[in-house]
Amino acid sequence: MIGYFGPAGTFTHQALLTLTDAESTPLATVARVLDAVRAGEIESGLVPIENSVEGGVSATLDNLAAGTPLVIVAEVLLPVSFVLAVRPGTRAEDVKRILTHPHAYAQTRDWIDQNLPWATVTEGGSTAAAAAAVAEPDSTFDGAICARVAADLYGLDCLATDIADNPDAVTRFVLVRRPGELPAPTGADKTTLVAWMHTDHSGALLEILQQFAMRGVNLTRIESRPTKKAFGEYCFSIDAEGHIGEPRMRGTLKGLHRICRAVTFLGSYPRADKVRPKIARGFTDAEYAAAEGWIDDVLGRAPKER
Ligand SMILES: O=C(O)C(=O)C[C@]1(C(=O)O)C=C[C@@H](O)C=C1
Repeated sequence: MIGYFGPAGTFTHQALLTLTDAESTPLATVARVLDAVRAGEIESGLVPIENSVEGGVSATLDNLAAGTPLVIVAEVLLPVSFVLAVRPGTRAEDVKRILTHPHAYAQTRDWIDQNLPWATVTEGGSTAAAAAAVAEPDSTFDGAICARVAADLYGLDCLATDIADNPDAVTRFVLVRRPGELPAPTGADKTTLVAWMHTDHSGALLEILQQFAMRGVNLTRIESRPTKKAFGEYCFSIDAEGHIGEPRMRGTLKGLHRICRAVTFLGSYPRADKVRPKIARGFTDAEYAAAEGWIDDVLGRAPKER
C-alpha cells in the first residue's frame, strides 16, 4: 500500500497517479505519511519536497532529516496550476476568506492581491483539504486555491483558472521507503543526504562542498535547515547527481562521513527528467577502477573484488 499527502485531489495525489496505479491511501499530513512508512503500516509514501517557485518543502525536509532514516526510491516532477474554487453561486466579491496550502498561497499571492484585494488567506492542510472544507455548506471559508481536479472532486465551481503567478511552476515529489535494497544505478540518478557539520572551526561548509567538487559531483539542490537543537545551528540538505553505486559518489559519501559530525543518507534513485550528468575527465567509473588497479599493481597484490 502506498500512502500520499492527501486527501484525494492534492497535487501529491496527481503526482502519484503519474507514477503507479497501485492501491493507495491518503494521509492528512506529510509527517503522518512518513511515520506510517517508518511504522510499517504502509510500504511506501509520496510527499512533496521541492517547488520551483517556493523552494524546499520544510515539513518534508525536516522530517526526513531528523526522523528515523528513510530512503527515496523515486521522484516525480509535476507542473502545477491553480484555480480559485468556490461553492456554486459564489461571486468574486463574496470571496472574503480563502483557505489553501502555504506553498499554493506563495505561488498565487500576486494574483490574489490584484484580483481579490479584500480577501484574507488562511494557510493550512493541503490544497485538496481546503477544497473539501470550502465544500461544507456551513464552511467559514468562501474559496480554496487548489488543483482543478480537487474543485471537481468536491463539487466546487472554478471562479478563475490558471492563477499561478508563475505559469511554469513545477513541484517535485519523492517516494520513500524503509531502508533496504536501493534502486539500481541508471546513469541518470540523484543522491539525497543531510550533512551535519562540525561548527567548531571556519570553513566547514567549504569542506563539505570540496568533497563533491574534488570528485566532479554536481549538486542540484543545497539548503540549510535549522537543526532545532541550538539557535544558529544548521544542517545542509543536499541533492547531488549520481548514485551511491558509482565510485565518485561513494568516495564523496565516505569523505563526508570522515569530515562531518554525521551524514544521513536518504537514497540514490533515478532522476525524473532522466538527465545524465556530464562526467569530467578523471571521474568516470572506468578511471576509478583503473586507479584502483594501479594501486594493486604498486602493492603487488591481486585485484580485489570491488
Ligand atoms: O496541497 C497539495 O495539493 C500538495 O500536494 C502540496 C503542495 C506543496 O507542498 O508544495 C504541492 C504542490 C503545490 O506546489 C502546492 C502544494
